[in-house]
Order: sequence, then C-alpha cells, then structure tokens
Amino acid sequence: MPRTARIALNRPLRRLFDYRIPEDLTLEPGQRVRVPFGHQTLTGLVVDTDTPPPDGIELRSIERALEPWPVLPTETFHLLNWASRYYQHPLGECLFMALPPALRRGQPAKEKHESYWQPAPDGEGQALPANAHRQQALLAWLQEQPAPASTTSIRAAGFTTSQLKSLADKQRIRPAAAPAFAGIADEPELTPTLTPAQSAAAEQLPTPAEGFNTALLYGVTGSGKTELYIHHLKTHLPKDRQALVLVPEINLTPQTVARFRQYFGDRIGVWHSALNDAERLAVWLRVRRGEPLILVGTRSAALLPFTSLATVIVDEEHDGSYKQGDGFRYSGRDLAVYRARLNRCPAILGSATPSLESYHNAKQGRYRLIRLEQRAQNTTPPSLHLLDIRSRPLEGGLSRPAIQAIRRTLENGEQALVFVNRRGYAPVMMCFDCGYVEECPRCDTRLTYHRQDRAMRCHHCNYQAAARDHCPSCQSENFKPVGQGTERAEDTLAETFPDYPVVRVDRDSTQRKGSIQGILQRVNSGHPCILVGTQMLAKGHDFPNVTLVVVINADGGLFSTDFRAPERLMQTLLQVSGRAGRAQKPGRVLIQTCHSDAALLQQLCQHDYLTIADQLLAERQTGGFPPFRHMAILRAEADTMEQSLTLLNTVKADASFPSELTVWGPLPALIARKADRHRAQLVFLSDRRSCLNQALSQLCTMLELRKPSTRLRWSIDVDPIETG
Ligand SMILES: Nc1ncnc2c1ncn2[C@@H]1O[C@H](COP(=O)(O)OP(=O)(O)OP(=O)(O)O)[C@@H](O)[C@H]1O
Ligand SMILES: [Zn+2]
Repeated sequence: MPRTARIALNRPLRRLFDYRIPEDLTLEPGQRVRVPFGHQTLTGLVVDTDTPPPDGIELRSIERALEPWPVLPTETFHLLNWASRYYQHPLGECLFMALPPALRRGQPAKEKHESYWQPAPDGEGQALPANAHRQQALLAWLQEQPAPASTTSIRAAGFTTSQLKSLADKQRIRPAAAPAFAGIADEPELTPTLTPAQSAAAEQLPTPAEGFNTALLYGVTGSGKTELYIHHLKTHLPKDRQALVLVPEINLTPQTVARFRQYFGDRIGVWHSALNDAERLAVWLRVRRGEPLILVGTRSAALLPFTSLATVIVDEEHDGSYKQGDGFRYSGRDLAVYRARLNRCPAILGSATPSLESYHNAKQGRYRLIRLEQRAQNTTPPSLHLLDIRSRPLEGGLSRPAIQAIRRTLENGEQALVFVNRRGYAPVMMCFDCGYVEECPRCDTRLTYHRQDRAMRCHHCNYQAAARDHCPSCQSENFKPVGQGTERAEDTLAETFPDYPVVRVDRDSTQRKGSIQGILQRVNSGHPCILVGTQMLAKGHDFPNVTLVVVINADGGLFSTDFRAPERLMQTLLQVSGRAGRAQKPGRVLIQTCHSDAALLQQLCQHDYLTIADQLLAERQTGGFPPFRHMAILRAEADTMEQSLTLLNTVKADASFPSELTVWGPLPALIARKADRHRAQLVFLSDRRSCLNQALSQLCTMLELRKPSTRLRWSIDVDPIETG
C-alpha cells in the first residue's frame, strides 16, 4: 500500500498537504522535503507519516528528503504544534519560523566556511592610528579571548568586518585554525562570588535535578540578577547540556553578554535580529547538533532546536518585547516556560518588576517566588520623590528644583539621567493663532517634529514630510512645537549646562550599528554628564556613576483606557529609577507630575513593587481582566471602517459562542486608522482557556470559509499585550 505523508508548507494556510512517500524513502516528523506544488517545487516539513491515503485521489509524490534527519527535533516539533493551536496560527508558518532563513529557502543544513582570528605576537605589524578606537577595542577583545575567535563571534561582540579587515591589513591579527570544539574545554574556572542576599536566593533556585519547576525571581534593580544566573549555571548546569537565557534586547545591553562570556567563554552562543543569514545558520546548527551551549538570545531564541536543554532563564520577564507583535504572535517567555516543561527542566523568570501574570502564578503557588531585595553594591535603594509641576515655570519641560538637582549632581562629579517618553523634538506642532495641529495624512495621529533633520514624522506609519515654519491653514508664523521630546530636552540641557556633555539615547541616536556601544563607553568612563533618553535607557543598564534620575513627565500612563497602562507605568518608572545609585553612592529620583496626588504615584514612593502589584492585581480581579480571565482579540483591517466592522459583526452574529464567553465589540481600535487602513476589533474573555480556544478555532474556520478579500485582513492575538 502506498504510504502518505502530511506536509506543512511555509504559507499562511490553515491546512496541510498530503503527498505520496516514494518507496525507497523513510521519513519522520520534522524532516525537510522537496515537494511539487502547482508548477513550483517547494520546501516542506513532514508533520505526519502515517496519514491514511485519501480515497480516489491520485496524490503527487514527494521528490526527495533534503537530509536524512529531522531538522526540527521532537521536542521543538511538539512545542511548535502546541503553539500553533494555542496561538491559532497556521502550523506551516509556525514550523518555518523555527528554521533559519537559509533552511527555509531549502539550502543545505551545513555551515559555510568560517574564518578564525588571533592577535599577532606583540611587536608585530603596524601601529594603529590614535583615533581607531574600535580597532583598538577589537584587538583588546581578541587578546582577552581564550581561543581564536570566529568572524561570527567577532561580529556578535559588536565589531564589524571592516574593522577586522583593517587589523588584518596592518598585520595586527592573523588567521588561525578553527579551535576544535571540545565541548567546553575553554570554559574559564571563574565563578562569581555572591553577596549573602544573593547566596540566600541562589539556594532557592530550582536546579535541573529537580525536573520541571518554574521560579519567579523578584530581584530589585541592581540586585545582581545576572551574577546569580551565572552562578546558578556554573554550579548546576551539567557540562554536556544546553541552557537558554532569554534577554529582551542584546544590542542595548552588550555588557550582559560580555559578563556571560567572561564566565563561560565560547560556551556562550548569541542569537538576535542583527545576525546575518550565515551567522544565524551557524548558531542554529550548533544548537541542533546538541553542543552544550548557553544560548543568550532574544525572543525567537525560544524556537531554537535544542536537544538537551537543562535550564531556561528569562531575564526581565515583564518586558513587552517578548511578545511578537505580528504574524505568529507568540510570547517568547511563555514558550520558554513550556519548553522547560517538555524538557522536565527548571525555568527561572527574573525581574525587578514582574509581570502581573507571573506574579499571579507565584501567588497561586504555580511558581516559586524568590525574593532578592537588596542591591549588590549599595544597600540603600534609590529614594523617589514626586515633584508637582502644576503652575511651576518650566524650562524646556524641566522645573527649577530638577535643574538644581542636576547641577548639584554634576558639580559632585556624578552623572544625571533624564527620562523623556518620546523621541523627536516635540510630539505636536500647533498654530497658536488658529489652533491648527499637524496630523498624519495616513493615520489618526499627530506628527512628531524632529528638529535635527527638520522633518515631521509619523511614529506609526513612518510617513515623513518637511517641517514648515508657518501654519499651512492660516499662514501665521505663530506655528510652534508643543510638548517634550528627547531632542528638545537635549537642547535645553545643553543650553543650561554648557560645560557638560549631554548624551542622547533613543532610537534615532542609536540607529547606526555600534553607536550604542560608543555611547555606553562614554557613560561608563564615569565623567560627569547628562544622559537623556527614552525607555531604551530604562532597560537593564548598569551605569555606576548615575546618582540622579529625573522623569520629565510621569502622567502619560495615568489616564489611559488600556487596562495594562498602570502596570506598564509602574514598571517603566521603577526600571528607570533603578538606574540611579547602583554603585556605592546613593541614588535619588525626581518624578515630575501634574498629579502628585494620584494614588498610583503616591504608592510608588511608599511601597515596594510587590505591594503595588497586589493592589493592581486586585483591580484586575474586580474588572475581570487577565490574569484572572484569559483574553484574545480578533482584529480586522480594511480600506473602510464599515468593511472592518461588517466582517466582525457578521462573524459575531453567525458564531455560536458559549454563554461563559464574554465578547466585547466590535469597536474601532484606539488608533482607528493606521497607514490608511481602518482597524476594528472584537475582544474575547473567558475563565477557561479551553473555552476561549474552542471559540477561536470556530472563528478561524468561519473566517477561512468566508475568504475575505486580500484588502480585508483579519488576525488573532491570544494573550494580547496591546489591547487598544
Ligand atoms: N556578588 C557581587 N559582587 C560584586 N558586585 C556585584 C555582585 N553582584 C552584582 N554585582 C554588581 O552589581 C551591579 C548590578 O548588577 P546587575 O546589573 O546584574 O543587576 P540586575 O539585578 O540585573 O539589575 P537590573 O534589574 O536593574 O538590571 C553590577 O555592576 C554588578 O557587576
Ligand atoms: Zn502615520
């Protein structure tokens, strides 16, 4: 009897395709094959090999297997099957997401040749120009490496191939043979020495010997969670097993990877969006081969083909970047925990500001709560103060007391950090004669003024136009920026403190590759300076000489309709506050607000995060929101709002939802028009995950059958973090 295989293709189709297996071929799930599809030949992934052959249909035959082994090992394959059902996303796309781009395209699962480099002996080669800082840094880095470094790892450490080439041209480095990968032979013997508080936490962390166990490590800012992770892995990770360490953003915090490398050498693999295709393939293959790597990576590292995972760590587990915002909308954190369960190994979720979801799990006893409430180097936490700015004169958004505090900090030889929640010069351009406000022609939003290149930009659709100096409506010249952006704060600070450098950190100032490293180096030199920037500055940085943090305006999140806004506001304020006073000197935080009586801000100054989180959880429970109920959103977007709403209204009317399912809407999204697409949504809430999931699959089937036009799109977001 002819054998049949079920194949997944990398297509947004909620179905699989049956093919005949040639006589001489043995296949197993997770293998790559080439199959005919229409007039093309495509790469497919085997999902099932004992599918009953359909009656009366002549199936086409699989052409060949691309390799005799499954590129997706069993456990990764299970993970993706589960995720496809949980997130209601087509299996084909989920499976292909877990392959590096080269393998998706059908290229062979082999590495391209890698070159390795080592420093030339002292005294050889030409001197480096005094201004070639990056070349010097690269040379120093190579000298620190225990073995020759590959081009891939050199690039992963933040250097460029042209810096490498310059050093080679000057004969300061020379090619080397690839170091034999003897497991972890090169791993340095170092283990960090823990503080007493860290040791107490370390003893409670679940070890691989305990099997599956999830811990929530609540470690205040500056408590040294990274040291704790390193110590834990050094002590408990078997030498022949793999570990996954998820981090929100590698490029922003190169020090974290550097610290891991210091203790694990070449056992560290890195995975993030800045790797090129060849680098991705190389790391992916090392993981698939089962090399005992400690893989430090961003969200999609949760999909890597680990074969002997023994520990999972998710740092800054509350971070929004773990949730994929389009397509396969998975949470890297949640998949990482699911993997730990499949592998019967521990998962450690760490944060100074845990997500309410994880904290709720800890309170329910599903996660082990471990508290680390002392800073590693400075036992006094930063002190927080509210500065009411109602009817106070402001200079470029800064109040007099804030300016005085910055001055004192600089005069003491310390650094100040000014947090502004928007990039650009000002979020609004307004005519003070006729009231005209410049809006995005494609979105329901205002355009941000960027003074550096005199442009008006939409931060939602990237629309861009030249800035004008008079009102396009009444021609008045009284056309002015309103509100604060990072560029404006930078200007004001540079004018007020002409003797000190002002360093701006936001998406615009860090676009060039390697620029963040340069900025961090400047700050870490410790000289007095003012750092001004967005959320980027709040994430995991360790600036020892920052003793003052000023938050220009804390009010953005106070009155939002998004039920997650208070949680997010608390997290941002505490994370940015946590950058102050991390070394020996105490830290101070000034939070400017027009609502110093707001309960949330008051609590922030008086209580620890978990006390506030208890309060926020109580509010979520009263409102019937996650984590007390499960949530999903069905979104539609079309050329008109009517089309979007009609689609959602019809499916809502046609579906037979159980009474325990709460359905809200359809309603236009908070920003109803984005890039000329009109967006509406239906929100679902249920006490039971299975009830929600069944309703969603029913919806998917209906929507598939309805085949809305390509101009009318829909998508499902399970456990959404953006609910507007
Ligand atoms: N045991 C230790 N001995 C000496 N210094 C330590 C120790 N543990 C941590 N540190 C130092 O304390 C500082 C804070 O550590 P780290 O950045 O890991 O904190 P964190 O918990 O990740 O903070 P955040 O959540 O704010 O990012 C770092 O400079 C680190 O080198
Ligand atoms: Zn726009």
